Amino acid sequence: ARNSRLPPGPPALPLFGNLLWLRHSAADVEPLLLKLFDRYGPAVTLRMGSRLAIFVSDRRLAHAALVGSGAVTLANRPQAATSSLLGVTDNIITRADYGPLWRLLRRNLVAETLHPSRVRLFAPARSWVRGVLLDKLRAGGVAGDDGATPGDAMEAFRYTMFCLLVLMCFGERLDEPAVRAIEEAERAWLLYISHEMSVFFFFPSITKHVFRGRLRTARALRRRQMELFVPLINARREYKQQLKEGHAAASETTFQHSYVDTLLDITLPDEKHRHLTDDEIVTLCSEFLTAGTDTTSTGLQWIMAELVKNPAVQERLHAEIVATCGGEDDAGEVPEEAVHRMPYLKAVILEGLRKHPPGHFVLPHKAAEDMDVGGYLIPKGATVNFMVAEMGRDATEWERPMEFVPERFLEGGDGAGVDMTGTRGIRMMPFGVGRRICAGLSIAMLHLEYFVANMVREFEWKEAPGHEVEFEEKREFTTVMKKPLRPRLVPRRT
Ligand code: HEM
Repeated sequence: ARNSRLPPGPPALPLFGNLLWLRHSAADVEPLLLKLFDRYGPAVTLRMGSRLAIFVSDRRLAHAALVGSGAVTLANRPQAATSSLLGVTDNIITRADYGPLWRLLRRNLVAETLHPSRVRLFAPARSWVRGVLLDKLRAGGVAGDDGATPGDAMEAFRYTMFCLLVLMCFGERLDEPAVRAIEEAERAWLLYISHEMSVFFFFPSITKHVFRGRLRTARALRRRQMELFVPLINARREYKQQLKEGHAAASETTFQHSYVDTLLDITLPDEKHRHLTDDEIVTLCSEFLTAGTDTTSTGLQWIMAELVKNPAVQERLHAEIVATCGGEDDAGEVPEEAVHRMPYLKAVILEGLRKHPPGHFVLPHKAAEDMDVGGYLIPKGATVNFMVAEMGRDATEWERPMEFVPERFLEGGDGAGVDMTGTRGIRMMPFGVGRRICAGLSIAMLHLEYFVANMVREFEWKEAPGHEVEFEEKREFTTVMKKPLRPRLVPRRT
């Protein structure tokens, strides 16, 4: 890295650096970053005191950094304020540095819970959630005609994806109030750490004293999470014990497998070979719920909005569904085995993720050593992030990038054969690429395909008068529709 130079960027103010960092997260400064790329080129450095945050918009540089020879060097994560200030463990997949602990936790999730053989065990759960989802949509959307405001589809997506992930996590089908309680506790905690704690990220030593009140609130939110999760974890401990003794039975509501089960079995690769603490298990459960719910529901929202706006695409998709699953059978469900036989469905999902990646950035990476990326120096300790949305919308790479054209992913199209893992090159990276690529990629794709197919089979999705679809974006934890999708849903089957 000796001859390389730091990516350019605006000058830093001494001590305070670029002040805007104080109040904003990466995605809030997305418009500013886009201007900086115009001015400084494909990699930009922002300074915050002595900290460096580097942003990369070029897909070749991203490939060199995340997949090329330096990939391991950039596979660390910056430390979160929650660990230094609240003592909440960093022993979770998203936050652990690249090393044996991260490998163990990640392999546990991927091989023990998200492996296709395990994923199949949850088919009845998905089928149940499909029913919940369609009921919620029916309650909000079918009206339409009588002038009533149609329901917010995102609400239904969020709640039902939460139901599903809670079930996979704790092995228990909970009722609506219980799921809502967990959902609210998670949201409050997330909101808190993303907004209120951002100030701590920059000045931990001073702020610890100044903002004692904030820390109190954070601790209360954390306690609430523990109160809700620990009994569920204990119930699972008991269930496992009963299984061992041979007198446990799975039921409609208690599933034979759960993510918590796998966590209870783990022994850590440190010298003590200890089990995970409750604190660690709660944080890992929270990560599981967070990683898989907002991301997937945001994906569903954008895809269904595009189907409302592009009726010809929706009709082609519906025709594929009917051709694959036959006409109107009794159950009316698009079974999940069928989604693997629907190339157009897959193309619709890919096009949605290209044009509207739920996260416009990946999670921040941190350089373990000085490294050279395409002539740029990335110094040890710098955080690095990537302009995911820009890459999918790059007009030099995609034909008419702002149009929704799933056909591009079929044979002969400019996206045919796209490899989302980016191994040979990056065209789009909605799940990130390289060592830290989303651990849930395949189940996320299954969820998107299965629920989109079922929603299109059940209803014709149309624009409701006065609630036209607009593609303006709003940043929450993910990038959602500024004006939520409120469709008019016309039942396809009588
Ligand atoms: C459409 C849905 C989803 C999208 C768009 C998405 C996207 C992402 C992205 C962009 C990252 C960060 C990659 C990086 O830092 O370079 C990530 C990481 C991760 N995702 Fe997903 N994700 C989705 C669904 C899920 C689901 C369903 C799960 C699990 C149930 C999951 C689990 C994870 C985990 C554990 C990580 C951390 C990986 C690591 O740090 O090693 N995700 N995801």
